[in-house]
Amino acid sequence: MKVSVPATSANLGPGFDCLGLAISMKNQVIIRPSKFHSVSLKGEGANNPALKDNNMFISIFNDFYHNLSYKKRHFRFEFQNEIPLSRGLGSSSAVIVSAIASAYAIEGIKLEKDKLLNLALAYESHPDNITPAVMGGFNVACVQENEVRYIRKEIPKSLKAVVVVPNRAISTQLSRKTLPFKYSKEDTVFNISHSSLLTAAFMAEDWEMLKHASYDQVHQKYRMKQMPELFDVQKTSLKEGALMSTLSGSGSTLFSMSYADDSKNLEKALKLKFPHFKVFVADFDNSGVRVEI
Ligand SMILES: Nc1ncnc2c1ncn2[C@@H]1O[C@H](COP(=O)(O)OP(=O)(O)OP(=O)(O)O)[C@@H](O)[C@H]1O
Ligand SMILES: N[C@@H](CCO)C(=O)O
Repeated sequence: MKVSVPATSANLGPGFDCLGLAISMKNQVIIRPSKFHSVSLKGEGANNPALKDNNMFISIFNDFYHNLSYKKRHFRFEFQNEIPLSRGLGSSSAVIVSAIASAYAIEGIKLEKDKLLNLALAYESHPDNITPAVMGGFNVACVQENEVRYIRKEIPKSLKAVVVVPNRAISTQLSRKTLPFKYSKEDTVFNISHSSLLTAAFMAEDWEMLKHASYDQVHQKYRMKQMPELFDVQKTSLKEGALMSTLSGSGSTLFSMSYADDSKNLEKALKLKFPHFKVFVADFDNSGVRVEI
């Protein structure tokens, strides 16, 4: 049985904790019944022994598997990870979503995507990464009485993600602690209006509007201060043809969206100016989690 989940970029500037989209880089796990428990890990995190001994995937998988099954079976877990850890590309959401989907799939129990999304909410309280991880595409989401309410939109092939991944990890939990406890009315109105305009721009496919709509006053400036070079990455991206350029999730990745025709030039300019960062072009993912029995 094989499960794969795409990377995600959350917030998209002003949409703190509510906007996100899926990018075509995936974490994949193959699970087979086995005489003994065993884990193999390739790709991102492969050099991190903690991921083998104390793997968040295995612990969430076990929570669900033991509830769903009376059998005591052992499994071999083969992970192939493309999503870098703690870089703002939704690595934790991918783990949560794939672990829950796998526990149901291995027991042959059908799990609707809406139910999977709401189960994942128990492990990540904000829905901006888990919604695109499950559904694919661009998503606007909020939580009401422990349920995610969302609207999704496919992202056309004529657009690409241009991603700059610094070599420094930023933990979401710690990064959230750098944010203010309270915001002024001006900052609140700024973000509500920009986030609304950004959502409308995605829905109307008015890509030229993204540049105006993607500004934020509530989280990026506080977080990017930890790595001031990110301000330069953002400025350079916008100057070199990005339609929008925002801190991805809680960082440290800078996510840009561009027309497919402009993406190679933007990638080249960013590679030239920031040779110490990983820069690449990726497609968007419109499928979300995939389960193959
Ligand atoms: N492939 C993986 N296998 C096991 N655990 C993982 C894996 N990827 C991430 N994790 C767990 O998730 C943590 C990273 O989560 P965190 O929310 O800080 O970052 P992120 O999800 O990459 O970023 P963001 O939420 O901003 O997009 C890691 O420290 C690790 O505990
Ligand atoms: N909305 C979340 C995304 C990271 O998980 C944050 O910015 O902290």
